[in-house]
Parts: sequence; structure tokens; C-alpha cells
Amino acid sequence: MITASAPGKVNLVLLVGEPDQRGYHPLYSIFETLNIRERATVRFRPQTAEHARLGMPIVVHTHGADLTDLDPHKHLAFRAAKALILEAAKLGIPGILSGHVLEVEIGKRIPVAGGMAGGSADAAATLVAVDKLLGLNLDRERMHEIARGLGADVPACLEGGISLGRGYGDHMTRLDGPDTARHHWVMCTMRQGLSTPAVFKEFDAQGRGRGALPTSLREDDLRVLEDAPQLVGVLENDLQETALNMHPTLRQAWKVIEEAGPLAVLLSGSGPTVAALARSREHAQQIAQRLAGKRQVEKTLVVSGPAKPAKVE
Ligand SMILES: C[C@](O)(CO)[C@H](O)COP(=O)(O)OP(=O)(O)OC[C@H]1O[C@@H](n2ccc(N)nc2=O)[C@H](O)[C@@H]1O
Ligand SMILES: Nc1ncnc2c1ncn2[C@@H]1O[C@H](COP(=O)(O)OP(=O)(O)OP(=O)(O)O)[C@@H](O)[C@H]1O
Repeated sequence: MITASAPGKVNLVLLVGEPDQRGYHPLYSIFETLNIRERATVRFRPQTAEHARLGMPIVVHTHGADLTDLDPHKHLAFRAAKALILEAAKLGIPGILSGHVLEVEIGKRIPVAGGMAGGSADAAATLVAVDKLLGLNLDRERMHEIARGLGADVPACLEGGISLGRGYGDHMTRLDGPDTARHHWVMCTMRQGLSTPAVFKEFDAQGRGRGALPTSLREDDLRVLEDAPQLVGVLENDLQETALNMHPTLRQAWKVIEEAGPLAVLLSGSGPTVAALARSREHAQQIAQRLAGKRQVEKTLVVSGPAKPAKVE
């Protein structure tokens, strides 16, 4: 049995270009991974008659969130496990599961459909756990290739730290080092989620895409590695206005969160989770206390970043 974990994220900078023919958007995205982690535990189980009917001998159980409406084959942990079984076959290790099913247990802590890459973190943790269980020992490059086939945010969850994502936000360059400052956040979730494709679609309908994106790290963006006060001037999310227009209560929540006294307020990815930047952990706890009981905010999570990469526990 192997357990691995992977972090959630907030995009410190998210610049969005015009969509390509498939409708996907080129991005310039600086990810900060957060110390709120998803866990994947994987093991072999003997195959039963019921399992034999499964097309692919993988069973996923999810704890901590209700994903019963989700087609099991679309669960990102299922897709990650399947990708590595196919990779094993490609590497000439067929029958790796013979007589067994691969069981994946996911422990979710990251809110679903909140813009914090919860499903992507499940995928990243599953990739690392199954790689170890099957003894594949894939290198970083191959893991990242497989990860980006699963979703644009999966490589960032594998990578950890603070990283620049180019291409579709899925080609990572790690930016942080030993002197990188720690950042404290209050992640404020909303009762109603927002669908990532719907936000991008509305963004396009409003013609908000940038004609050109920076081709390398902008010098000013190096401030993402500094303390919270320096970070304030860097934070930027092109999807913010679109999400604020689409969500029924996000604008009211935004005002309430600003009144709780953070240094800055930022939409996390495609939202609707709102990231409130604090000076320190104590300040973050104060903000969370001020927001307790406010009906506009579902719950608050006091977190910090950058976080460790996806790894075996
Ligand atoms: C908004 C972000 O969270 C910022 O980090 C990501 O770009 C979204 O990452 P993700 O949820 O892992 O994205 P995917 O699962 O690959 O795609 C979900 C949907 O988001 C849109 N999408 C995603 C990434 C991208 N570069 N362009 C897009 O247009 C597409 O409509 C796609 O169908
Ligand atoms: N393991 C998973 N956990 C959560 N949702 C999943 C998972 N696998 C597939 N999904 C589907 O993806 C949708 C969005 O999931 P997720 O929680 O990853 O959103 P998100 O955090 O907003 O993503 P991102 O920030 O990467 O855009 C869910 O509503 C669900 O239908």
C-alpha cells in the first residue's frame, strides 16, 4: 500500500490569451501551491467476479466530498491511474495487475469546483502513488507529459512550490528557492461553485482575451518570491471580472471579505473561491474570525504557501 499527497493552488498571476481552435486558452500563470493537500492511497486487491466486469480494473473511493454525480471514468484519480497502467503496458510490463484490481482511495480536503485545483491534486497524488506501487519510476519529464494529458493544472500540483506555467498553463518552470518568503492566505469558499469551462466561455464571449502574452517571466513578477506586502502589487487574474459577473453572490462576498481587513483580495483561478492575503498566520486567523458567521461566505480555510510537491508520504 502506498500513500501520496499533492497540494492545491492559488494563481498569483493569471493572464489569459485568445482561445485556439479547440477552445483552449494560452496562459501565463504563476502558481503558488498551498499546504492544503489531497491524499491518494493505492493498493492491489484480489479481483472478484464483480471486478471482472469492469473494463479497466481500477476502483476509486472518495472520502471528504460527495462526487456521486460524477461518472466514475471521469474521476481524475481514475484517469491518472489508468494513464499509468497504460504506460506500464507501453513499457512492456503487461499483466501488471493480473488477478488484481487497483484500488485508489482519495481523501479530499480541497473544495470541489472552487478554483483551487482539487481534482488536479487528486490526479497528481494518484500519479505519484501508482508510479511507486507499480515500480515504474518515471522521470519528471514523462510524469509532466502524462499530467498535462489529464488537465492543465495537474503539472502545477506535481511540481509544488511557486512556478510559472506557460503554454496552456501546463509547462512548468519552478521559481522559488530557499529564500522565498512564506505567504499566509484565507481561502473563502462560496456555497455555489463555478464551472471552469463556463467561465472561459463567458470570458471569450466578452472578448477579454489578450492578443499577446509575455513569453518569459516579467521582471516585476519576481516579487512573488517576496513577503506579502511586496506581493500585493503583483496579484492579477484576468478571469476575475468575468467570474464576478457570473456568480450570483460573489460580488457581495468580495465586499465582506475586503472589510475583514486583508492586504489584498484575489479570485483563485476560475473561482469562485476568494483568496485573502494576510500579513502573518495570526492576521489570517483574525480575518477568518471576522468572517465567521457571515452568510456570504461558506467557510474559510487558513493556509500558507508555497508547499511541497506531490510526494509519497
Ligand atoms: C483556470 C485554471 O485553474 C488556472 O490555473 C486552469 O486553467 C484550469 O485548469 P484545469 O481545470 O486543470 O483545466 P482542464 O481540466 O485542462 O480544462 C477544463 C476546461 O477549462 C478550459 N481551459 C483550461 C485550461 C486552458 N489553458 N484553457 C482553457 O480554456 C477549457 O474549457 C477546458 O475544457
Ligand atoms: N477528483 C476529482 N475531484 C473533484 N472533482 C472532480 C474530480 N475528478 C473530476 N472532477 C470533476 O471536475 C469538476 C471540477 O473539479 P475541481 O474540484 O477540480 O475544480 P476546480 O478546483 O475548480 O479546478 P481547477 O482549479 O483546476 O479549475 C467537478 O465538478 C467534477 O465534475
